[in-house]
Amino acid sequence: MTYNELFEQVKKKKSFLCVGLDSDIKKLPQHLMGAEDPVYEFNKAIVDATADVAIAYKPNIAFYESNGVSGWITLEKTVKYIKSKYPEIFLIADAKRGDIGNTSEMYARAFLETMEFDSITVAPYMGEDSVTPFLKYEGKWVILLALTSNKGAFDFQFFEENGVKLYERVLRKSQEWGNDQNMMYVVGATKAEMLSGIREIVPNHFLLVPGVGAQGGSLEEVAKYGMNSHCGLIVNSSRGIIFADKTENFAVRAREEAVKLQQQMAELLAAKGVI
Ligand SMILES: O=c1ccn([C@@H]2O[C@H](COP(=O)(O)O)[C@@H](O)[C@H]2O)c(=O)[nH]1
Repeated sequence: MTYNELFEQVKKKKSFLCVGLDSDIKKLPQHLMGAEDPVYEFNKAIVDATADVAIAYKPNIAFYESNGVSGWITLEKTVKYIKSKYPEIFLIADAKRGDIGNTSEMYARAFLETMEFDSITVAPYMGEDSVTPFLKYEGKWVILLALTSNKGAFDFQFFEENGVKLYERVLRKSQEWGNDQNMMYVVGATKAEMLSGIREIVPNHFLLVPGVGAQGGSLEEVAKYGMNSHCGLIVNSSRGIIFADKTENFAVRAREEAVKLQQQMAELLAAKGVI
């Protein structure tokens, strides 16, 4: 998917919402547990209930691989379902991979070729040769971890040398490997105030912003500091949407939460003159 196709979707749906499919089998509504593949049934219902207000879905791979072989099958079926029924949707494999070059090549093949994800989250710690194999796929995206939403982000990411913080170094150095047409960055919504500084380094890139909803990040703050003229944001909420309700009404409640966010997003896009 191209930058422009993504932006067209933002404008059409007046949304920059990503729904996180962190479909923990232990948290599914009880009535689904008799199904042959409960997580798949859950995902389909969530996707069908939210696809008109979401521009992206982000299955976090941990919630699938934790179920073993059957989890990988569920993941593959979910990807195929979304790709066939909603081809305009941007699909993110939240896998946080990255290894020596030939191993990264296999991760890239797994998620960007064998499974048809549009993008994959990658950890930058091992440097250039661990990231560039993911950039060899035309039309696919690397989403590099820059400033994460968790408390532990303060352990390393703010480490400063010559006035440059480590996450800023990641943003600067990685632009030697990719560009705003094939690379995005993860920036946590819980650190929204850092977004204006980040925009000075990467004015045009899309940013994947997790941390609204269950982690308490503010959508307004994210838009205030991080939105650019092409929106430039994909804001994720997982638990706040998919586990809003654990009864037979779960998909309706998930839709309500997604629509609530989309309506706020439409207002923010309009206020910034993006739409
Ligand atoms: O910095 C990061 C990077 C990734 N994540 C992931 O996003 C979702 C957030 O889920 P919520 O339920 O909306 O909190 C989850 O998959 C994380 O692994 C992140 O939160 N922060």
